[in-house]
Amino acid sequence: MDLASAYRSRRVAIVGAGNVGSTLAQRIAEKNLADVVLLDVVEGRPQGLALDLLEASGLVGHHRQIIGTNDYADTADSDIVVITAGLPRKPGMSRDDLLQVNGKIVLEVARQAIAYSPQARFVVVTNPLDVMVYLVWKATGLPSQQVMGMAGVLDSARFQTFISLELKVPPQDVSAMVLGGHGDLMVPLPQYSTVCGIPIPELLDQATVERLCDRTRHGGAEIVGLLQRGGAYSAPSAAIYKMVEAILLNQSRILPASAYLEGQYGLQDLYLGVPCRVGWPGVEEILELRLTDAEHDLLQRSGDFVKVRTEQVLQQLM
Ligand SMILES: NC(=O)C1=CN([C@@H]2O[C@H](COP(=O)(O)OP(=O)(O)OC[C@H]3O[C@@H](n4cnc5c(N)ncnc54)[C@H](O)[C@@H]3O)[C@@H](O)[C@H]2O)C=CC1
Ligand SMILES: O=C([O-])CC(=O)C(=O)O
Repeated sequence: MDLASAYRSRRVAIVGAGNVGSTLAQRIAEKNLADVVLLDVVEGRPQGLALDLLEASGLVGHHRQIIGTNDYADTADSDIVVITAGLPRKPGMSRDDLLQVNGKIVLEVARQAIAYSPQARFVVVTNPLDVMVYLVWKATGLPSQQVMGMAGVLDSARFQTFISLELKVPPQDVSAMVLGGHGDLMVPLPQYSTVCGIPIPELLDQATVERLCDRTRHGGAEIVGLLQRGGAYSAPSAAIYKMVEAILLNQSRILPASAYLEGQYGLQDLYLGVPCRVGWPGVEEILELRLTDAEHDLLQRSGDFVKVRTEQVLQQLM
């Protein structure tokens, strides 16, 4: 690495300047984490959002460059590319209903973005998440550790919130863990979810634990149903921020991420939510937790579901 690139500001490209992408841009700039390039197909939208964010910089006290663009050349040499481009679901739809339409979008986005940032780490957000991450990995040709998906951090944050509300304890005292695909078959893990180190099955009866797990599994749909137009973006952008920060600051944090499995948990050749060590290389390590037979079976079911859809879409789109 030459001196100029060693000292240049870190840059995050966010492709898709919608609700999630623009809220993420604001979080990154306001926390002074990195410069941001916001790209969208809609002309004027990323430029307008970037200018608006820039005009707040003196008020909130950051000094980050924020560029809004429709041209991938402006994303050149990004350290991280976050893909939030694509359609959100409508009430009554499942995330998988977006498979075809969003599959085409993320393939196009990944091919264009990698051409300008061949060393980048990719964090995929577009739904249906785990299948979209696989497509981005294929389209970029990057080592699998540099391509990951964000969902587990969000699902775990929802579980954390519901536990904190139920037990009337501050959320920061709660640590929660959710694995599996980002869909109705996700696998909340009560025995690995704790309040100050105490596993929640010690504090709540089984029916209550199951109710909180169920609310977590349908956490995205709950918000889609309430908003009626589009989905959640505040918690999702906070969750993406956490992953982007872990990479840029090389934090080696243990986070649930959609990562490429090569035999871990008995699963092969798919992206699925598992606990990972996340740092500058991307996914540095996948941790294999000891699961009960029931949890193991649920993870297999979730993995099988994602794998079938991944194979379908690969045949259709690649
Ligand atoms: N993984 C997760 O946990 C979460 C995933 N999502 C997903 O993220 C995606 C974005 O959600 P929102 O921001 O709420 O949607 P949105 O509709 O507000 O924004 C999407 C943006 O993508 C842009 N876009 C569409 N095609 C594009 C292309 N080819 N190139 C560049 N930009 C393009 C649109 O113009 C729009 O501005 C959805 O698929 C949603 O389901 C949302 C929340 C959480
Ligand atoms: O539910 C959706 O469509 C958006 C999403 O993935 C979430 O909020 O978990």
